[in-house]
This record gives sequence, structure tokens and C-alpha cells, in this order.
Amino acid sequence: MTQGSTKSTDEALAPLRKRIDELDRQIVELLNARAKVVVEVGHVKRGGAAAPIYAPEREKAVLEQIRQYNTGPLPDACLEAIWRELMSGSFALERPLRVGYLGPAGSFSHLAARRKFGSSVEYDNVDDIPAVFEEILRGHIDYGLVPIENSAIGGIGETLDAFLNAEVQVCAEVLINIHHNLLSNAQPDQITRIYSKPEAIAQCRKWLSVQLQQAEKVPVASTSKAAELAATEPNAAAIASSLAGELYDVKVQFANIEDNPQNTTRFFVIARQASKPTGDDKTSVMFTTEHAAGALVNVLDVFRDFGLNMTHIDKRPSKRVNWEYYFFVDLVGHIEEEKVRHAIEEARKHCLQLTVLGSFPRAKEVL
Ligand SMILES: O=C(O)C(=O)C[C@]1(C(=O)O)C=C[C@H](O)C=C1
Repeated sequence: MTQGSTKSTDEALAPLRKRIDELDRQIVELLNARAKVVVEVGHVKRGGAAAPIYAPEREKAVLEQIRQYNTGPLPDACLEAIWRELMSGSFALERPLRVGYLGPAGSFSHLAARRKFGSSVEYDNVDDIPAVFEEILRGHIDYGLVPIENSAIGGIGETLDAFLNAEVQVCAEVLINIHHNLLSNAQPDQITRIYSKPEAIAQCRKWLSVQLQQAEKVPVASTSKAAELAATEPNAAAIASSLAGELYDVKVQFANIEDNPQNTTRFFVIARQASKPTGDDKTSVMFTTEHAAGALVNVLDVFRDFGLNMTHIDKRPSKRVNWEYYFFVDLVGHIEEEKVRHAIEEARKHCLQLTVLGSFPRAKEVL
């Protein structure tokens, strides 16, 4: 490029950048005007009948409105990411929130928590999934992220079991695309051991059956724990997120090694309080029935009779009596809707026990 053309580019850019500077000034002014209103929202919420700081139903309405206002050229996903971060800042202005997840840092639960709650909340990593539930009940954290099901391997038993022992509420759901990476600071042909969470090993089964067959697969409590081990042990590798690779300083040797590129995990956000209706919600229930012919069908018939669509069903052994099960069902609708409330009352008549785990806005996007 000649000096003349550089100069003319600079000359052409200068007024455009000046306009951007002026717009940035106005955006900052507007963002702070918004933030001042958020501070007032915080006063209202902390006074009187202390309302929850995180309002999933309002979050959904705000994001939908942003999509409606958007006439481009910015894509909706870009604006949504900006507004999520803005709302994260709102939490800090109203009352700092503590969000717990299965650690150590860099786990997919951490990733889900960061995508949902942004960078202005405090994060706490806990040792196992039941501990996320306990920390909610003890009031040490305000919200917890727990994996509920994966598109390839189904329900996460540890989370389902934790619902049997802890009375927490499901207040939101989060869908995350799970991309696994083989992390190691050793050359691939030197790797003798691969650490990961059993679910992650299962999600990369095909890749592992062809690649690195010589390496021993060692299950550990989380993918981030695996990354931590791979960082310190020679000839070790981990299957984990790229975030874990960054945090523990372990190189990505192979990216996206999951068998299914659409590999998605659904997380629940658990809390001490429920979420308000949005008009597009789900309700999660857990029940156990008598050990008799047709007992489960009787419950499901009620949901069908009330025209309630079921989006998820799972089962776990009760661990009290052999072959006795707890069923987990997600229904479309909110418990405050007459139809849903009525159906659940009817279904309860066919159950030994039925617990409503919570109603929450239906997640539309994979974050
Ligand atoms: O409207 C509220 O309840 C807020 O707390 C404000 C706000 C926002 O920034 O728009 C913040 C966080 C979300 O939970 C929902 C909305």
C-alpha cells in the first residue's frame, strides 16, 4: 500500500470513528440512565416483601423485547449477549448474587453459569452435585446450576437423586452446546492416561475407539478436575472444555471430539424460590406410584386428559425398596395456570407422593 492510499484511508476513517465516539458517549449515558432505574428496582425488591433479585420471567420479557426492537444489522444473538451482561451488572447494583456450580472452575456447569449469569456475579464452586443443593438450602448461595439431561446420554442420575433429598425450587433452565476437547501438554503419542467425568467419556466414545486406543480412561468427579490432573501429571490428558484448558494452562490437542456435534446439556437453575409465569413455561414434577399394574399410566393419563404436553420423562430407583421408582416429568405450562394446577391435583390422587419441583420459563436458545 502506498503512503497516499494509507492517508486517504485514515482520512476516510476519521469522521466515521468520530461518529462512533459520539454514539458510544450516548450509549454510556443511556446505560447509566438504565442502571439508575435498576438501583431503584433494587430498593423496591429489598424493601417490604423482599422479592428475588433474579427475575427469570422479566429476563425473558426483556430479551424478547430486545429481539422485537432489533431491525439489524446486528444479529439478535449479539444483542442478547450484550443484554445478558447488562442484566448481570444489574444484579451487582441490586444485591451481589452468589451462584454455585459443580467445580472446580472450568466445568461445563461453570460455563453454563457464566453464560446465564454473566461476569458481574460471584461464583462458588462446590465439590459435588448434592452440595449445590445443600448450599442453596443453607443460604450460602442464591442460585445453583445443575445438569439435568444430555441429548446423547440422557438423565443425570446424581442431579435427579439430589431432588429426592433437598427441597429446592427449579426457577430456570439453560441449554448449552457441549464441545469436548482433548487437553494435554504431552504429544498425543505420549499420552498414557485420559481423565474425565464418565458422562464426558461416554459422549466421546466413537472418537476414543479410533484415537488414543492405548491410553487408559480414568473416571473422575468432573471434567475440570480432569483438566487440573492433566496440568500436573506427565503423559496425562483430559476431556474437558476449552475454558478448563485456559484456566489450567493445558493445550487443546484435539477440539470438538464429541460424537454428536449437536451435543447439548440442559441445566436447571435451582433456588429457594420459584419463578413467575411468562405464558411459555414448563413445570417439573417428581412422583412415585404404587407398585401395581397401570399405576404409571394412570398418572400419565391425567396429563393427557388435561392436554398437557410432556417434554421430559425420567426415572430413578427409590433406593428404599427394590424396583420402586421415582419418576420425573416436565409438563408444558406454569403451576399458577388453572389447567396445570388442576391436572397436578388430579395426578396426585394416583401417586404415593408427588412434589412440584418448580415452574420456569421455557429456554428457547442454546447458549
Ligand atoms: O426488572 C427486574 O426485576 C430487574 O431486576 C432488572 C433486570 C434488568 O436489568 O432489566 C435485571 C435482572 C433480571 O433478572 C431482570 C431484569
